[in-house]
Amino acid sequence: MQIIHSPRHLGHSGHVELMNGRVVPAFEKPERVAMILRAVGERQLGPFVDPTAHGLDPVLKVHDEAFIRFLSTAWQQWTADGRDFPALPSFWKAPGMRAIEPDNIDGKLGHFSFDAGCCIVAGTWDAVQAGADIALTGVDLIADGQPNAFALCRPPGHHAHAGTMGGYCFVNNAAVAAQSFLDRGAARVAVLDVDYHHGNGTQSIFYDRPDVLVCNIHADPMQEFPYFLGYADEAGQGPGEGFNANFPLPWGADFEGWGAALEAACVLVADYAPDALIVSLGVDTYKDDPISQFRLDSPDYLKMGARIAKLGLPTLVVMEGGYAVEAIGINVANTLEGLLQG
Ligand SMILES: NCCCNCCCCCC(O)(O)C(F)(F)F
Ligand SMILES: [Zn+2]
Repeated sequence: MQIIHSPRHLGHSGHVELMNGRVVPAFEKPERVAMILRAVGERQLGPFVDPTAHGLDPVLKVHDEAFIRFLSTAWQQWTADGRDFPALPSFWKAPGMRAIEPDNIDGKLGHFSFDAGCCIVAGTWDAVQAGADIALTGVDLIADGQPNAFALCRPPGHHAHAGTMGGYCFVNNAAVAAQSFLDRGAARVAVLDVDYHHGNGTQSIFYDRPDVLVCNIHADPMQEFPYFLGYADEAGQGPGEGFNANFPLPWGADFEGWGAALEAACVLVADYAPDALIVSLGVDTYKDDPISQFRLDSPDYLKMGARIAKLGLPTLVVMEGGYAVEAIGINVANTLEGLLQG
């Protein structure tokens, strides 16, 4: 399995987040990638591949131009008036206020975000562009005949909407990849999001479209971030009706419950018969994840990979979350190994 990654993710370092009302060092830390590289290298799961540059056109197929312009200039605007510390949004619009992009950078940060979990530093935009190129390089490899590939993206992407960042996400790598598969001739693409948190961005981007089936297995948003999307009754709208499926699970879910949801999601994917499958892989479902409440254990990821392999589809795995740094490598490697041996 080709493993695509780039050291440019390191530019997104030294960032913070607002957690429990306090500004703390971000849980989405650079060491996550080093641990994954070490584990997949030790298992010899595949050659490491550098991403090829794809420019912004494929990103602009999914994201709003004003949003991408904002992401590419936010740090310059933030530091223009002397602020040399990480940028965080602080002000958001309530329903009934106007969805206008202000001139003021604090106003822009709020206009283009839905939480204070998307911190921007000097190297963030470069890391985000590399992440999109990593996912797009994975599409190229599979479109050119590889059965699978692993896009080791950082920062993650599945919370990013067409015009909104949040939950550590800026550009939606999985959504950009799905659109690229379609542009390369696929008629249908399925996204299976197994991250602990609902992929609200991916759902919203394809919500009214039948050409991308989006399935999410995640913590019940009544209890857990992102709170305001990810409920079981969200089935798609208009032409997209029936092409979105959410499997929310309660805190404390272990592989017995989680695996049953995976089985149901895999049946939907098989019935949809896509030309390609994208797995938004977060391993924050792990029992010792510091910010999550599921109870999966490391051997469960082997079973997860094996079940996905049984679909027999060209599969692009796109890295999302997972914050138990000491175990993230084992759990990602187990998922990939299960996929390869399935
Ligand atoms: N008490 C709730 C705190 C929630 N804090 C933000 C959680 C962000 C999760 C990000 C992720 O893991 O879904 C991604 F894959 F995008 F990285
Ligand atoms: Zn997550």
